[in-house]
Amino acid sequence: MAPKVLISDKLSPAAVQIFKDRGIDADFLPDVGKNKEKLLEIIGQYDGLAIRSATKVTEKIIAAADNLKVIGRAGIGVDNVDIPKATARGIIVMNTPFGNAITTAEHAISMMMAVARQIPAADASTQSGKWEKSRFMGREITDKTLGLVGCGNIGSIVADRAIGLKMRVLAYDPFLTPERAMSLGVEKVELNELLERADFITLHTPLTDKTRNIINADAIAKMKKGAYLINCARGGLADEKAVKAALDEGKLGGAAFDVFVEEPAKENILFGTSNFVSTPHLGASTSEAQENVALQVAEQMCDYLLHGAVRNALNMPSISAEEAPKLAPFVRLAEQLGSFAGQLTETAIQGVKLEYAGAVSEMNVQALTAAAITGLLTPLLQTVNMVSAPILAKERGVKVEEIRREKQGAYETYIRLTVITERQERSVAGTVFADGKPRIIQVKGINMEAELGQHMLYITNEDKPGFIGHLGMELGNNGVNIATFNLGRLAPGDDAICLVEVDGRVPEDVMSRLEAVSHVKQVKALEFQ
Ligand SMILES: NC(=O)C1=CN([C@@H]2O[C@H](COP(=O)(O)OP(=O)(O)OC[C@H]3O[C@@H](n4cnc5c(N)ncnc54)[C@H](O)[C@@H]3O)[C@@H](O)[C@H]2O)C=CC1
Ligand SMILES: O=C(O)CCC(=O)C(=O)O
Repeated sequence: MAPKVLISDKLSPAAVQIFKDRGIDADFLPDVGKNKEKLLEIIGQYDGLAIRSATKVTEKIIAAADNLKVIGRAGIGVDNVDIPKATARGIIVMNTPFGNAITTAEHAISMMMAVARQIPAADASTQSGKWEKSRFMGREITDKTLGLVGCGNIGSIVADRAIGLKMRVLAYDPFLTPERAMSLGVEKVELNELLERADFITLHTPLTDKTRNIINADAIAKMKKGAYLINCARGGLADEKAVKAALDEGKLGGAAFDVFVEEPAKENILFGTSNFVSTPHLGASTSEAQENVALQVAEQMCDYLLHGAVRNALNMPSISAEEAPKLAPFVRLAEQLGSFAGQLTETAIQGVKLEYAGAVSEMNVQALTAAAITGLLTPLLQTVNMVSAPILAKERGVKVEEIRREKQGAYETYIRLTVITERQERSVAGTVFADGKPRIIQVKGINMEAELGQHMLYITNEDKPGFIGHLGMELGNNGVNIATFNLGRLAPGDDAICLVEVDGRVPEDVMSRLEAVSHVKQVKALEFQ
């Protein structure tokens, strides 16, 4: 059945066409995002949810989203999505980090110009029949200093445009390298220096615990008298009350906000303040940007739902469309190794070591590790997938170690997974053959070559004559058909392992009889999907 996607915000219709062209059923219900009850009622039907900012993907919505695999944000900010809850349910959250960056940077520059020349107030006055030439004295921006708080995608485009307008640009961004600052032509400074030197300050960070109220009364006190503040990033970066007070007393020459603490901002303490300019979160609202983000999000969601390719996810390593088919058999192998070890582990797991040898070490091992942990935790937890597995392992204190090495031994490439518990370390290794099927090649240091079927018996035994005959007879006498039979041993007469694929689940009473077969040390039934 084709995957189903709900578009619950006003996305460009181009997105609907892409879903349709790629064989995905897309319901375009742009008002549902604002209707929490309706969204809650229908979300369970969908594999994908495409949104802008109106839809709030809360814990409650996620709990009701029984089939949801991906949330695609046509835009940058994902503060309307509960990412930890989505991750815990194995739902990928992706955005389109570049599609609306130019448009938003242009909006910030427009807002700077608008506030510097009081254009909105001058426009209202002129159109009301007044001709107040002396009331609207503006400021020139040439040779003025612009301070960027945040110099990522949007901040750096703003810097480029501002330099083109002959401004000097300072940037405060702890993650900006000196080399990048130099190549952008901006001067990297600390926040206090930026506040003291800038004539115009523009905010371009996400809203985090560190950036909330980054522009508060203390910060404003450090600014030049008559400085201007622009916020086209997120409401809450500036303390609205402090900005209002600073505008009223003339400490700030003007402020221009596209974003507010409460949105939609039908009322706000700043409204009506002299030289305050506002727009209703229009930063990304150009036809070009909306077309870009809608196309990008639809393509990304289709790639994931149809081929498992992951781009621009915030809670999962990327897997390109080209590598997805090559990676797929190794994802399967990693998951099988994890599942094998997970089903044999009966005490708390302290750590997992993953060794990637040969060609597989050049692949996207982060994704393979996520698959291995998925397999490992599946026998222990109800729902776990490649998105939620790493976080679930971390929450449970399972230390994950990845080692990449050159080819060693007989196999061109292999993955070895070692589970560390309080009592022991158990390792299992596997490879992918030319037929694309995973094989187990070593268990606890014992070599073998076994394909894993749906129903398997894992038997440890003494390598003694008669064992195979007795085991086969016991299975046959109890109506259990053997599909494949694989043996391995450390040395003649030493410890041995037997992996048997059987055509169905082995009943409990038969398991007890198998345990009683001579030379059998342990029998365990393993299930694989
Ligand atoms: N008004 C609108 O319609 C739109 C608003 N936005 C918002 O614009 C903001 C920036 O977006 P992008 O540039 O794409 O993000 P980005 O992730 O590319 O850049 C953010 C920058 O902020 C920096 N940063 C993080 N913490 C910081 C801190 N404590 N102090 C200073 N810098 C810090 C980061 O190092 C990074 O360079 C986001 O909040 C985004 O949601 C984005 C698009 C449209
Ligand atoms: O979709 C929108 O209009 C808002 C864009 C935005 O804020 C973002 O991309 O972070």
